[in-house]
Amino acid sequence: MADKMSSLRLAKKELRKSVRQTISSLSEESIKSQSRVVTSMILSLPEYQKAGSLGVYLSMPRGEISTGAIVKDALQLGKRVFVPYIYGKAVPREPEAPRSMMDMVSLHSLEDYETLAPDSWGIPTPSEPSLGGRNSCLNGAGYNDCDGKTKEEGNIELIIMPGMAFDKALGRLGHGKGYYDIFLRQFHEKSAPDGSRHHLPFLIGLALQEQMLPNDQRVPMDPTDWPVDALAVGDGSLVRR
Ligand SMILES: Nc1nc2c(c(=O)[nH]1)N(C=O)[C@@H](CNc1ccc(C(=O)N[C@@H](CCC(=O)O)C(=O)O)cc1)CN2
Ligand SMILES: Nc1ncnc2c1ncn2[C@@H]1O[C@H](COP(=O)(O)OP(=O)(O)OP(=O)(O)O)[C@@H](O)[C@H]1O
Repeated sequence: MADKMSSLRLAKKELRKSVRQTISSLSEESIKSQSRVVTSMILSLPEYQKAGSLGVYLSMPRGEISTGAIVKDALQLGKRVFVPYIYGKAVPREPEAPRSMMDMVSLHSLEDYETLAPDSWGIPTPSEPSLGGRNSCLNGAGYNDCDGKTKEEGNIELIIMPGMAFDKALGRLGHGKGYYDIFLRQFHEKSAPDGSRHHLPFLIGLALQEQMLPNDQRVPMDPTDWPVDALAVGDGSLVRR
């Protein structure tokens, strides 16, 4: 079992490394044009059109499909928009204590979105003092540096997810921190104690063409990994369940 786990971990690490290398040589123009293609696919998806509330990642300056136009569209349409927030980064901890975790917090407006400052990865992120005026999905999962700051609010219907690599069977590989996997588990436990997937939001991954594995290859997946329900790819293809 231990061997199996570590070989899986190694396989994920290798795959991240090779995809990272491929996308590091992509031109800004290619990322921009792939992002335009993916944006128009998302805006015409029924699951997006009918969602009153959604969670969406705010893209890094490089190496990902950019989500700016989706965020703006959603805010303009009056949808409730939630974005990732990482809690617990600065909390001093024991080696075995829980590490940082992700929640999703609400944006108020276009202006709010446009004035977010980038974090150390270049990801636009709500400031800590602004959390008190925001709603969240999990109330920071009870994390001590946020407890009571955000107000927990109902459901999100759709989550637009980043990833390092994806496959045609809707497998997804993240950056290796488990942020999304753990967030989804917590969300699932909260909304569906009976174990059904019924109450989970619809999960859509956004992929640059170069993040899609060839047809016959699969992302190494373990039981804590969540496949997505649909994948919008920069070459204009949509893969869905
Ligand atoms: N735009 C965006 N927002 C996001 C994520 C993401 O992948 N993309 N996340 C998804 O979890 C969470 C943040 N997690 C992240 C974890 C690692 C790295 C990162 O770049 N890590 C390495 C680089 C190695 C690598 O590419 O894996 C580093 O720190 O240098 C970025 C975001 C929440 N918000
Ligand atoms: N549901 C979970 N509960 C506890 N730990 C988890 C869970 N899911 C993942 N982890 C842990 O998180 C770490 C990273 O996992 P993994 O490599 O699958 O992340 P990833 O899929 O790349 O990241 P992400 O979920 O952020 O996209 C691993 O150490 C894993 O054991």
